[in-house]
Amino acid sequence: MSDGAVSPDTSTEIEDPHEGGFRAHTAITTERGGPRYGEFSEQVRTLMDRARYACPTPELTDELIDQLAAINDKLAAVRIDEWHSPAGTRIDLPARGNITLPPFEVTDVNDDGVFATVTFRDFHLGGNKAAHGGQVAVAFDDLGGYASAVAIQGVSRTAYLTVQYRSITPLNTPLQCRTWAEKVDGRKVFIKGTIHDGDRLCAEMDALFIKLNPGQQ
Ligand SMILES: CCCCCCCCCCCCCCCC(=O)SCCNC(=O)CCNC(=O)[C@H](O)C(C)(C)COP(=O)(O)OP(=O)(O)OC[C@H]1O[C@@H](n2cnc3c(N)ncnc32)[C@H](O)[C@@H]1OP(=O)(O)O
Repeated sequence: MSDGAVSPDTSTEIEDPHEGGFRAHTAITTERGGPRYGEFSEQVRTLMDRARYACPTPELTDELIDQLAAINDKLAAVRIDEWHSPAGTRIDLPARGNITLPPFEVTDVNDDGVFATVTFRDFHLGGNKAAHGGQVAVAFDDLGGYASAVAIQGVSRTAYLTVQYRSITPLNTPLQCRTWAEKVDGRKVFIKGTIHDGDRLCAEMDALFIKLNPGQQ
């Protein structure tokens, strides 16, 4: 590790071993990355938003490459395994601190499913101000996986996921997402989902998640 680099937190590695699937049990934290990790995630998202719409001069591109390379070197020095990175385990942050997901906030989990507010950003642009269809599927996959986890109190993987795009999914607009388990049949968890902009249905999901066997990858 380079001088001055912060030691990554691997303190939970012993008590939270990874045994196939995603993890043996849900590793959650509100501390990894420090109290300002959410601001860091937001800066990364803003970087992607700005980059998506920027047309830098060649000189500015040169300058940005140097600055970004310096930042990437700093991040490389504190690389850690997926099970212990803040991204994906910080349950206090939008999308559990995972900057690769469209940011969402889970507002309720009850017998009717998982309710979340999801906001597609500039960097999720598909075209003409609409969210990219693949990004809509990403949101459904993660929040569908969440509903599956709640239904079976365990880990599952997506076997199939289909999306019906009913109307334009707007960017930079808090949207209401609901995912729920329609049926559990052995290891098969049939998940449905909707994304609404107010009263308007943007997209619907129909998915099958399979509960992983112990140790299954
Ligand atoms: C606790 C609360 C806190 C929650 C707070 C944290 C929340 C945290 C949320 C994280 C949410 C992340 C969500 C990301 C989820 C991914 O993105 S996973 C990544 C994408 N998916 C994959 O990579 C999966 C790749 N495929 C595979 O690994 C395997 O095909 C599978 C899906 C595991 C199934 O294989 P398998 O275990 O060998 O199962 P197999 O015996 O073939 O099939 C079992 C049954 O399912 C059926 N089946 C399998 N595949 C299909 C299919 N494609 N179509 C129809 N039927 C099928 C079979 O016919 C069989 O049916 P039955 O004969 O039992 O009736």
